[in-house]
Amino acid sequence: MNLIWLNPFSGISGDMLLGALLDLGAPLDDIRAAVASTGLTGWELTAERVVNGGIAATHARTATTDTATHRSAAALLEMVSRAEPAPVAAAARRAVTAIAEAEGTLHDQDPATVHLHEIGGWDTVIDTVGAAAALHALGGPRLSSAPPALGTGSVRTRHGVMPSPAPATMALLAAAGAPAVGADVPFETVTPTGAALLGVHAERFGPMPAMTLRRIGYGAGTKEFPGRANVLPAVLGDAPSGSDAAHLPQELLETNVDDVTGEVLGHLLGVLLAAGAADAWITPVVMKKNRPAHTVHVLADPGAPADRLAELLLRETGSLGLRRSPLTKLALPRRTAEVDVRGHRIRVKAGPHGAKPEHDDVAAAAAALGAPLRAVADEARAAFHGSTTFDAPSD
Ligand SMILES: O=C([S-])c1cc(C(=O)S)c[n+]([C@@H]2O[C@H](COP(=O)(O)O)[C@@H](O)[C@H]2O)c1
Ligand code: NI
Repeated sequence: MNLIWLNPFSGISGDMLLGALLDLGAPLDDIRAAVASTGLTGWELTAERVVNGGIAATHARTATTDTATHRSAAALLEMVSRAEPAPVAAAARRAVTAIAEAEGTLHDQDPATVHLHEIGGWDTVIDTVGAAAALHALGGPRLSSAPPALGTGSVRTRHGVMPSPAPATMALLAAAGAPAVGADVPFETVTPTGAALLGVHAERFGPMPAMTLRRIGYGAGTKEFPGRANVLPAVLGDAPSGSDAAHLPQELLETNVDDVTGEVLGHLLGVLLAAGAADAWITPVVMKKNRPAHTVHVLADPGAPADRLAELLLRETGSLGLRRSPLTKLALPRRTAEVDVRGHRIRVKAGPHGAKPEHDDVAAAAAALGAPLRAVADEARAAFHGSTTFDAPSD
């Protein structure tokens, strides 16, 4: 089972995601062991069967003896970095880093030293490490999600009364390029931790990919909303039979332009990718009236994301029209891990046909070590495969 799809129609928080993954079969002991490996003390994580809005679900209850009213992001990072196994620590670190960067922006402070209040509680360690450990225990399935539903109203925080969606939640969703929808619910439905976990673990946002549904789970929220189940549905399943590949619905947007400069086209690619395009590229063509021109191609998740990118494409090129074609993207299963190469962390993405170290990480490590790029890449691959020796780079 290599796919998970979430449907945060009533939002998502750390404990809702934990509850949903427990409900899908992630062993509670594995989650507890990962949290314990951080060295955190004075905490408890239990899984309770509840019925919320008529739906039987698992409520992940976290309790700590934490009395701090605020904590530095650095302290949280240090704690989650100790988690075992390494990929769990890496994912938790990415979630805490995203929270710190959002808070740093919001409070105009250095993310490294920004103080977190409610989010700075040790339960954030349990949420971020626990969610990563649960996904690891489920075999590292590729996770996608429907756009999370954002309630309204306000929340009381140590900053005072904040709007819902909370500023941190909106900052995190924006940073992740995650589409969201509004929910007519006068409550906070998506918490900053929930938004951070979506940003780290969701490879894409959109409708459920083609998959055979094997397990259905529900993670319960703490609150009961009148007339709405406050649960997070999660589906664990297999990519269509015959291959491990997932067949993901996508849209291809294209337009031909013969009056747009290279500067604008170069700028346009960056704008499209920053706006969440799955990919974007430009091909030279000769079009009507034998004019040299360019075709701009954009791969988008269907629906609202594609609409938004279409609008951007027309706005930036001035083109009066574009073509939209439904596609099916065949995506092989992949997983990302982090390895250590002489004290430098390098992400490695692996698929069925090999593993590839992240070039930017390799380049940074090579520069710091004064070592050949290929040698560092080979060391990263060797570390990923657990071997202690690796081929010397061919001249
Ligand atoms: O702790 C901090 S700094 C904090 C900031 C913000 C901002 O939007 S800024 C909001 N909150 C609220 O605290 C609770 C807990 O969030 P979790 O992600 O830890 O579940 C939630 O209501 C946030 O909106 C805290
Ligand atoms: Ni704060």
